[in-house]
Amino acid sequence: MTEQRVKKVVIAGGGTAGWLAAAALSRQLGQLLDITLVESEEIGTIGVGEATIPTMRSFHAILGLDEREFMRATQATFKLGISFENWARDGDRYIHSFGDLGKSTWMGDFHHFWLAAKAAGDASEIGDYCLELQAAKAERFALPSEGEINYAYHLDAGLYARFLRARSEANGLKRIEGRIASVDRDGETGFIRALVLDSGERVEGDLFIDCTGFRGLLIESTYAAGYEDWSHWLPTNSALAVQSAATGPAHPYTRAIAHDAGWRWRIPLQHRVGNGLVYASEHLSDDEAHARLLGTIDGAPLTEPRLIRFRTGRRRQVWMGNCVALSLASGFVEPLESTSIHLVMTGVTRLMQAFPFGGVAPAAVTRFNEQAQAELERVRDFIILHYHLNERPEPFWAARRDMPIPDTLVERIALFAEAAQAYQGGEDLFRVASWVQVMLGQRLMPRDHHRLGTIMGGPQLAGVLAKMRGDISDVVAAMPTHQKFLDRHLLRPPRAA
Ligand SMILES: Cc1cc2nc3c(=O)[nH]c(=O)nc-3n(C[C@H](O)[C@H](O)[C@H](O)COP(=O)(O)OP(=O)(O)OC[C@H]3O[C@@H](n4cnc5c(N)ncnc54)[C@H](O)[C@@H]3O)c2cc1C
Repeated sequence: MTEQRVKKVVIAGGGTAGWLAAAALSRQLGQLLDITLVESEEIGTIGVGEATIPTMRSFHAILGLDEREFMRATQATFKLGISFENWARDGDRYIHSFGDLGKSTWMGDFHHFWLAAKAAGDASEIGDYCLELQAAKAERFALPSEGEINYAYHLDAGLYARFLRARSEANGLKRIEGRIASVDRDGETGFIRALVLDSGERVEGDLFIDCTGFRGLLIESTYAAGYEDWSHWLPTNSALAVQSAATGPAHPYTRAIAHDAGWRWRIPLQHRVGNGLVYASEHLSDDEAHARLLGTIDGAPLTEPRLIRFRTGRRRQVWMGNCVALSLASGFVEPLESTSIHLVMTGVTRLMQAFPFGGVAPAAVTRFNEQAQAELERVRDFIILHYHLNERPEPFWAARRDMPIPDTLVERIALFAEAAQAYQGGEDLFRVASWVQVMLGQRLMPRDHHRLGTIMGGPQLAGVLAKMRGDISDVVAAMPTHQKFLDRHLLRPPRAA
């Protein structure tokens, strides 16, 4: 065994990415590493990023977090999926839930049974066979004592960073407040030796994790990794975010509502609502966006709307030399499916699994970069799907419908359109049920399907489907409302209805 050459880890940046990396590394590898985080309160964080996906629960298990403690500290609510409104057409609504659809078999997924029944005149919807979707629709939630419900959270990003910071510091992590002014690199290897702060202080390390946000202070300004631009597929480049007072019970889902030049989000927390308008500046001015955002929020605004510019794409390499970039520093795909925090978690997990104790090995770096690229490209395709399959009349949407899309997505859409085939590939985050819910929700009705449903025979199939629907509605009917459950779960006095 070679000596441990990488011992000092320096995390640059203390947004959600920096503190998640800090919390995970300090808990899992804190005994072997000496970890420091540098952040600048003066620069601040992006302050958005409040909707998540269920993988957060497994990551929290790695961090050893107690759910109630986490939810209380971050004003979190439960999330069962995303309600997509006005996407394929104005007036449409579908929920992309985190649940499975019906019961699948080795030969084919459940939706083939549903399509067979539909062809024979059944009027049920695919969502009738999904517990999470039905619970979301009914504004209900519970953690069943038997069986499972797949869920995520909405959380306050600022409080979450604070919560993770306390954990990391308790695990022995050292935090330094200060602005990174320059980066000192080894003339021979190009490796980073130290971050030099405004104060002149040098923060030396063996491995540096770039969590400095869009600016990518280490990976781009220092290593010039390069950026692959995806804005020809995803041309939204601006977001205005504002927090508003809660006006009623919290929904157990995020809302994503399309408008003529993008979409807007609504994320319900316990103490407030997060709102944002995402748009393509070529199709909507900042002033119009500002007026539109404020015109569509329900409660009184609690903050001034904040403008965030972004460019969709990926850093060509996320690990270069002794620098690994995470989150916004590594690339960005708009938050339509709440994937960014998840990608921080998978990046940190991969880093912990392949941690270069004996020194940075080129093969490990190549693999890390390939995995990060494949993962982000699959997420990108899923997001493009929502935009591409639309029947809206506005120029922004017509252009999305007519644009050439990545070959990988062309194949997916063709498979589903021709024979209702959907799949989850190796690097895919999204499961078959996700692809099916969104493709159907965006009005892509397959021309054909597998005949396994037909083998069963019409009356038997109808009976099985009716039983599934009945079982799900019975479970949902027995659930409390999301707000009631939340209040009880967090042991707070119930809110007035
Ligand atoms: C509009 C929008 C909506 C989003 N919504 C979601 C969502 O719903 N769900 C989701 O999962 N993700 C979402 N994201 C992504 C999410 O916000 C980010 O993944 C997450 O906040 C992590 O950001 P970060 O830590 O990489 O960067 P930041 O929050 O920008 O943090 C950067 C850190 O680096 C520090 N820093 C920078 N330069 C220096 C310097 N010179 N010296 C010292 N420190 C420095 C800053 O002080 C800060 O601490 C959204 C993103 C955008 C743009």
